[in-house]
Amino acid sequence: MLGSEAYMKLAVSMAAQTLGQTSPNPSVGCVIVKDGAVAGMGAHLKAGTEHAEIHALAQVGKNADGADLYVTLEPCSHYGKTPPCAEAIIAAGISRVFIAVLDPNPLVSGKGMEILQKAGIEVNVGLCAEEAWEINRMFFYFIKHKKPFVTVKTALTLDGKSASFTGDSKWITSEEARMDVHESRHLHDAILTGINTVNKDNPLLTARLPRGGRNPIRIILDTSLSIREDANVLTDKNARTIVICAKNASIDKEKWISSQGIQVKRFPSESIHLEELLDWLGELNIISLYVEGGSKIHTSFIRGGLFQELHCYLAPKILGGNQSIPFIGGDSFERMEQSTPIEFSHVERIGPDIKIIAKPLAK
Ligand SMILES: Nc1c(/N=C/[C@H](O)[C@H](O)[C@H](O)COP(=O)(O)O)[nH]c(=O)[nH]c1=O
Ligand SMILES: Nc1c(N[C@@H]2O[C@H](COP(=O)(O)O)[C@@H](O)[C@H]2O)[nH]c(=O)[nH]c1=O
Ligand SMILES: [Zn+2]
Repeated sequence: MLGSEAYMKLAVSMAAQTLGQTSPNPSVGCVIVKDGAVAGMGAHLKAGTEHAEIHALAQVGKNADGADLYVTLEPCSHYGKTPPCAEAIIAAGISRVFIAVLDPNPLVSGKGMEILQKAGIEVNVGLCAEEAWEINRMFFYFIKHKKPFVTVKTALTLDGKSASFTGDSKWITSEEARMDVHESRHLHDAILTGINTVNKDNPLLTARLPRGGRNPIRIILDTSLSIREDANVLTDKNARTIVICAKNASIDKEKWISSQGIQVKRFPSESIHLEELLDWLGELNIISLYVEGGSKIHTSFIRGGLFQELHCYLAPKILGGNQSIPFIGGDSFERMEQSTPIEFSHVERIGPDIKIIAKPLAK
């Protein structure tokens, strides 16, 4: 007999595996247990399709009476694209429901639990809450702030350089570490880079995983529309691409880019204000943004405190050189206390490299 925790861990593993493909919905896993045996299990697979609970209940059918249901997110109680899961759980005769985390979506938050309790169902909240929260942390952030969860990603030599003074950066990190980056690209709705990186590296910014992968929307910051007309991101049609420019960018260049089927978003200010950009991306229902730099972009996001996670890949190389490109540029501070405080939340080896995940700390 697997204990309750083990059943929730099974549900969590299904949510973890479907992360990315359910966006802009959260990823959810559900397991139904009857007489000590798993009688149904399911995950939400794609926004607009059946929720995890509905898939699991469909497998149990008439046999759900008196069964226990484990779900990683509070069952929904609203009529979205699918009928409310809370009602379906009651109708099926489930007797106990274990919920990992409540849904912060104002449409649902606490209501699903209340409906279940009112129907006499015993509800337990908090089993595997940490893991369940971590899985949908980007969705929860978006629901609360209505703008994308920002992950800044950088690849550096041990002494913090992201390129040589000529701009050469191929390669700093290993094949395995770069594959991990593609996994992150798959998990984010959009990827952002600056015109310097586009003109220097001509990147594809696609998620090229052995199993395929979801190509994020490409957001190119190009204040004056100096992008080359033959840039991969304009010509390869591999992903939706949006070029962001500012007030004084050439109208003709904007017209030409638009004629290539690429969206151009012009901000009325002299420069692109990142807070406004993030709000605008939130209006497009983009729940997560992967910021791949380069140095100027990284400086704006980090110094602006506009990030929720930092992924730093450190390579066993030392470049040195005062003219080499650092991770962060910008003004030089007099005192160490003016530095940006972060906390290391995860460190792991990836091949010869080290991956550090850090989160911002309030100053
Ligand atoms: N130079 C390195 C990186 N360089 C990251 C730059 O954004 C570079 O333009 C893109 O990785 C190229 O994108 P694409 O592969 O064409 O989609 N990133 C890394 O993780 N390690 C490195 O060594
Ligand atoms: N994916 C998921 C839930 N997602 C919740 O429902 C909202 C989406 O509703 P809809 O547009 O109808 O798909 C989403 O914002 C989130 O609050 N709820 C659940 O009970 N189980 C699921 O598997
Ligand atoms: Zn639901």
